[in-house]
Amino acid sequence: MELQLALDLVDIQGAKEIVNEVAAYVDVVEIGTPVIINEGLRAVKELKAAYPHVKVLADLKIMDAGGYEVMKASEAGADIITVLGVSDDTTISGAVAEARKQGTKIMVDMINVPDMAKRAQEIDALGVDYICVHSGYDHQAAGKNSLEDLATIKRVVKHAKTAIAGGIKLHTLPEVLAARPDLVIVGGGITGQENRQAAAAEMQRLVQAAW
Ligand SMILES: O=C(CO)[C@H](O)[C@H](O)COP(=O)(O)O
Repeated sequence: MELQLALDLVDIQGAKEIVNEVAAYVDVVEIGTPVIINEGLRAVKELKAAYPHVKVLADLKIMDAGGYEVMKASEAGADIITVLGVSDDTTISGAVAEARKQGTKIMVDMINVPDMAKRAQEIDALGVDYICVHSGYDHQAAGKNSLEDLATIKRVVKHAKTAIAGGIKLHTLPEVLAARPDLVIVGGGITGQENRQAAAAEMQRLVQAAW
């Protein structure tokens, strides 16, 4: 099981400062969608240049032109790129084909997918690397989490790794780990803490003990 740090509400400099503090405790650093909207793929490029040994995920949430956008993110230095599960199969297949060419990986974000079991099976058959259940900020504000969706995809997904994101904090991590995802994604649960290093270290300890 691995731990991914999501950096959403920062600029490039802020992202670097947080990575400096917690890089030793996480397996993947995500450049979040708001950062990419504000700063472009330059954020991925600069992070990768500053930390060449860190695995970087570009949270593009691709919805169309999968091949082209994966090519651009891969060229910027991303190791993993996200595509939306609600997008067309051709978009996902195009993303997977380009990622194979580039030596990068595809994570499908299942945010707002209506039939989780059916779509997860279809997406698994398209050869993606990760399938991620996700309660986005708007879902979190409505009190939702993705534990039930994680159980659903764990039941039907045969090839891809499973991941979970959305509002995970230190006190909710144990019940997430009990559902045994391959990857746990945490943003505010680390970046919003007074002592980010301590939060990341404790999360890493729990994640490593769980698998
Ligand atoms: O993709 C995202 C929002 O769309 C976030 O990166 C993801 O939800 C993780 O952050 P947090 O733990 O703060 O919810």
